[in-house]
Amino acid sequence: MNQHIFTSDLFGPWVQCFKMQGSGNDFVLLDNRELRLAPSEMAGWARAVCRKAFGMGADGLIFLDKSHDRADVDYFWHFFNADGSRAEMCGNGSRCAARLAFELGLAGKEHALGTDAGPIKAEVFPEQDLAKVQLTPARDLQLNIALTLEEQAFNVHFVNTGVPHLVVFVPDVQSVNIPELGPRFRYHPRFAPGGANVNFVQIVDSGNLLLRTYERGVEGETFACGTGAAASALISHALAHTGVHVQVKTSGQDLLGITIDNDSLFLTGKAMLVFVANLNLRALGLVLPTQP
Ligand SMILES: N[C@@H](CCC[C@H](N)C(=O)O)C(=O)O
Repeated sequence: MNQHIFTSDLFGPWVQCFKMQGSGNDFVLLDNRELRLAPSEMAGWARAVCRKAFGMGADGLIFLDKSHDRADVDYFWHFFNADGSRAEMCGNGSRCAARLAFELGLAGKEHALGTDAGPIKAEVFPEQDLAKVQLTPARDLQLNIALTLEEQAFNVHFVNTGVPHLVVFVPDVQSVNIPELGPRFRYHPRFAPGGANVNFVQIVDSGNLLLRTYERGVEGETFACGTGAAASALISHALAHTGVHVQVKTSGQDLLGITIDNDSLFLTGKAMLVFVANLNLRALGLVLPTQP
């Protein structure tokens, strides 16, 4: 039996996990090099572990895995939203993964993480509790899309910064009714079948944005969304509202730094290990995989 997976007569088996947060976007991380779950088993684990009250509660579950001999990355991940949907990428999650990979000795301070969206270059600054990632090149940029929601006209923008994002500029982000508006944009037929994350953005000045994000797969507002912050800064820059360096204040009141350097997009912010814990699989209705 592995040192991080052990059985207790009373409750077990238990699996060690790491609870992290990147600017308030919270994740549970598991080391799948030891656990060896098959990808087909992971969605169920995400739903059980991320469930509030019954599980640990989190926006997503991340499995760190071997690089499987890929020369371009140091390790690979499997990222799942709280509802069990697999996402190609997560900006804040990748910063947390990079920090943990460094702390576990899986990779150096500068390394590359393999995601479904492509390799992500990461740099960890442990003394400042910061991690920086270079996102995949932005694609599918569409500015000024006219959308009608129940006879109300909106001008929205779209870009994929690893995952799909809608950006809606508003005069006062605090007054947006996100529980009502978020799902209506997220499920708009124009973005079917996958839908999109929805970012409501208030421009403060040429270097600062306020952002609230309704996230796909969490199906609610999160305290921060990294790829959403990058999408907002990129579109704001394309519309000449802001420059190439932008500070984005998210609902959790943390700052995410975005730098646009030609086709490269960088995301910097806090990545903190909150606690290390042991998950009781019996309580979660989960079982250990049958090891090959
Ligand atoms: N919070 C993440 C994005 C996670 C994936 C997203 N919910 C989706 O399914 O598209 C971030 O920090 O980028």
